[in-house]
Amino acid sequence: MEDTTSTTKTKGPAAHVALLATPGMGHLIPLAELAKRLAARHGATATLFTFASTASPTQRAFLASLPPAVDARALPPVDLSDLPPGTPNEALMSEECARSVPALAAALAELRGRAAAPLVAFVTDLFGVDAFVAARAAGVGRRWLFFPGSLHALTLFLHLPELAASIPGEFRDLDEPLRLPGCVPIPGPDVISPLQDRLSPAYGQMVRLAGLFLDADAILVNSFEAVEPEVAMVLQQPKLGRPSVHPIGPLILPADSGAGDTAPRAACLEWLDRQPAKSVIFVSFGSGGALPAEQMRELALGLELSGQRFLWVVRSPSDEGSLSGNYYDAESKKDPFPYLPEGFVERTRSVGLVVPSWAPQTEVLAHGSTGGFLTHCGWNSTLESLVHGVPMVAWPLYAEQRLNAVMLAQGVGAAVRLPEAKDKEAIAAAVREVMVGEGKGAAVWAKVAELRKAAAEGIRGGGAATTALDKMVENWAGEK
Ligand SMILES: O=c1ccn([C@@H]2O[C@H](COP(=O)(O)OP(=O)(O)O[C@H]3O[C@H](CO)[C@@H](O)[C@H](O)[C@H]3O)[C@@H](O)[C@H]2O)c(=O)[nH]1
Repeated sequence: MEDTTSTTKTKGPAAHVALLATPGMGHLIPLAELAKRLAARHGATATLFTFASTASPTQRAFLASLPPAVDARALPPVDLSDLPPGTPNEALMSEECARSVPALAAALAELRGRAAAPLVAFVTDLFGVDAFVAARAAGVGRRWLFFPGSLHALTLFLHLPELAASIPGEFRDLDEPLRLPGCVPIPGPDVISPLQDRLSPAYGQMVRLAGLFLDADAILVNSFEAVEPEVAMVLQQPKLGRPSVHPIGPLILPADSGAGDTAPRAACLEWLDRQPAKSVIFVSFGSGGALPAEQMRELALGLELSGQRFLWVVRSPSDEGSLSGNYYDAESKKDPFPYLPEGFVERTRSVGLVVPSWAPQTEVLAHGSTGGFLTHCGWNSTLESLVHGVPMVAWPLYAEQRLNAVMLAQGVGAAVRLPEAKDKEAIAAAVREVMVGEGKGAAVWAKVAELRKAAAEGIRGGGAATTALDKMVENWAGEK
């Protein structure tokens, strides 16, 4: 997609922006893209703070690929050893951020004194909102929340304090779907996973973080109007007592960035080069998703049964020592190949490629041979699919992915959602719908083509997303 936003727009004194990315590539990639856009279009320089505790080789390669205007700095490690084993990912992330506030406040104060340009804004994602205190202490004038998910998910967070107080039991036991302003009705079991158990430390943390959203001066959201039009309209209306909301997406890693290069990169793209146009379904579950062994087996057999070509990023099973979606246990991942059904790789060699752990996803989705994406519906994966016009099969795992699947399948119609019982027949049928156009497939193709166009229009110079960000930074120039 042509990116016309990289032309520098702002003239005059430059500005410096500090950003804090919480663990996980799903948080780091879009925040880094925001920093890159502020540099390319608005002449800003940026310091991108990260946490060293969860830095993987992929993250290090990604950070090394950033342009000189974006300086990546790891915060000093904090001790989390007092947290009990099994503490959920969300609780670990927010706790790590809260404990890093003093170090961040000192780093921001130093930046204010040292940076060649005035430090005009501090930006963090949803797990980093404790850090607004640090930005305030350092006298940074603007504190922005960058919400890396959908407007639907944001709406849920904005209503969370009142929902937590008014719903007596668990979300999953609700008789009726949740009806939030502008949103597709959300069945209780599809409300985000850390909120499904009131006794979990993640639940309390999420409710607490949602309250802290109100400390932001503004909320920038990585979404765009065409994909969730009603809720975009609701949230863009000013509302007393909550920060203004600005859809500035889709912000995705460009396919030609070269970031996140790993050994299988060239091999899987070269393999794609040899496949017919739109013939391959890409199968991947985000930066940390993994399936239980039984589901991994059904997926293999389902892909085989579908008769379609596939490229599968496979990870060792989530019930074999590695916790799906947990960024703090990356070292425990094992070789995934022994968990595939016997003879699977050999039988499918002429139509499929299985790569362990990681693939250059945006390049795969941009490739002409890719015709579908079986995804966990992480929001970055969703946006990357839409930007490249790739229809989706939705297999949500955790976090807000079930909510995204509801919105994509029942709402906008850009995906076919797998049923709860994911046996090989159901998987094969959904893959065929999206790849061959059976069932709802053709309607999904048409919707995705429409959204691709809308996404491209939004990020053009003068497009809605570009204009929204331009407005946010228009009075930077000349600030001290
Ligand atoms: O083999 C891989 C796997 C992932 N990626 C990239 O990693 C990112 C993954 O992001 P996403 O699809 O959002 O998934 P998660 O990593 O699971 O992201 C977390 O953060 C997202 C944003 O808040 C949420 O929507 C998700 O539910 C949450 O799990 C994307 O840019 C992918 O292109 C690759 O490049 N190669």
